Amino acid sequence: MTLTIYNTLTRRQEPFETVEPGKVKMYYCGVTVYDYCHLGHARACIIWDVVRRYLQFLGYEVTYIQNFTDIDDKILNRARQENSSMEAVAERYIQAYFEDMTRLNVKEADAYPRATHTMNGIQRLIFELEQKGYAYPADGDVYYAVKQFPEYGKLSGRRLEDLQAGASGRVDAEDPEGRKKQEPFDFALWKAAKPGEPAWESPWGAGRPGWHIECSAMVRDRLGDTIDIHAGGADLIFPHHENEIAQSEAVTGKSLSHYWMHNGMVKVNGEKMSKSLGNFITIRELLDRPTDPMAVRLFVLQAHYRKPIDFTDEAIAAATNGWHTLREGLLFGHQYGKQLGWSQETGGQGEQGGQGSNSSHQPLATSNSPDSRLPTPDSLLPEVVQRFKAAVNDDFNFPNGLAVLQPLAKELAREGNLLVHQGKTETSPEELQRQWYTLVTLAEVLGFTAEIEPDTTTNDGLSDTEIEAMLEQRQAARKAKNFAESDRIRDELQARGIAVIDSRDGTRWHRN
Ligand SMILES: Nc1ncnc2c1ncn2[C@@H]1O[C@H](COP(=O)(O)OP(=O)(O)OP(=O)(O)O)[C@@H](O)[C@H]1O
Ligand SMILES: [Zn+2]
Repeated sequence: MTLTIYNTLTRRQEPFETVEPGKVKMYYCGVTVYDYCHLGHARACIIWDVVRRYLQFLGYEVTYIQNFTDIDDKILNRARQENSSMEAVAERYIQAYFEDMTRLNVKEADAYPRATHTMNGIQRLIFELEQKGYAYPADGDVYYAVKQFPEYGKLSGRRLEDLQAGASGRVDAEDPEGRKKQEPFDFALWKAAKPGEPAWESPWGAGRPGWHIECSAMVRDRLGDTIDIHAGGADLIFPHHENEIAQSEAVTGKSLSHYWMHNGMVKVNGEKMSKSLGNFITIRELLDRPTDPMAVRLFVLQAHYRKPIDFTDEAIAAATNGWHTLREGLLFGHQYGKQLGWSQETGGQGEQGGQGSNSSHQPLATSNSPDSRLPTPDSLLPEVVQRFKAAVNDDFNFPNGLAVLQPLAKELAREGNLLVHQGKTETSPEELQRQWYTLVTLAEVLGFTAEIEPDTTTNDGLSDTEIEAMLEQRQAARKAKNFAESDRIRDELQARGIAVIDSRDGTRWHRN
């Protein structure tokens, strides 16, 4: 049962083999910091967070680097609008990024290099490219000569002839860069300073780097010539990642990354959620509605990471319901552990326990590792762990991994309900303890954490099981044509923050 990964480069799912045994070097192309992050960025960050967590769970020592692009026209425009500086804008949105990601329980990367802090590495790469004949200066700019790199197009599957045909129509006299380029598909490594814009001294004159070279330099500085996993959104395959390969591999003569992984887009009515289209919702807007951050995580992880997903209010409501079930399971031990007589003596692995979880990195947010006040059993349920791994090892199939955890959570919630109403459970306390501990440990691999305090977004005070029971009573009343009673139940649910929706497919509900 080994991990296999779909590799964009080879267009195949391949067994995962690392350059160095037991170690993974991973780089994720992070955000351009000119505004608050939106749900699309959240999806990317959550997916790569969980990929990293899962690799750690398997026992790998993972070095995870995520960059901030802090030089960019969009940041400059924002600075101009606000009469501020590029540094101030970038700093503000980097801060906001950390706030948002903490709320979503995204673990901190091992380092967050920034373009502005990597100027030496960037210039060194451009210099080497020029020396080797892959780059040419033109009027204070420096361009990459795409034709010099015969493998150009290997990641995206695009052919130079097609690019030429596509690009030639767009290069005209109005495009100043176009006139400096030898070929229309050549791209800028360095751009000459424009009046009033931030600039750095360089052998080609004052200027600033192009976007693609930043990442090549940051990967090399932080992780070396060849890494294991290079990740990013599918929108970056071309030209960004194609260009990174062309730059890095031309200089080193080695493969830049063995595996290229890409997440699918969050879409709205079939179009990519993006700032430029204006069809976005920021993470903070969504969370302040309020939406439980863990429901956002569930919304993301319920879909396969490579597939596009549509953002709709309904989808978030469904994920919120799913999260409430999972949450009930995760809280089981905290709610009933004492009553079930889980003794302190059974403790085995301590607070941070968790089979295979050898991470030395602390999450940004508080972890939901089993509460240190509660005892932990000696082991997880091997059969459940086995099924979870078998699911996720198949190209990080998180939806299938979740499908292993959800029934376990449901079952614990049911047992909790029995305990409350009948004073006893069907399953033995020892077995329940192992089930709960297994659930909590595996849920944490997916980054789910349940607060022990009642969740502020659920002020109705009703558990899922109670809501379902009321809906059953309502159904019975309707069957008996006692509509006064069925309406009364619906109104009561409504008053307690639960929306009830009747449709031809049955009755659904969600918390408002
Ligand atoms: N709608 C989306 N769905 C999933 N991932 C996305 C989405 N938008 C951006 N990403 C990913 O988030 C990361 C940071 O992207 P970046 O800051 O370059 O945003 P962008 O694509 O320019 O978005 P925008 O145009 O909205 O600013 C990249 O890996 C990118 O692929
Ligand atoms: Zn990049």
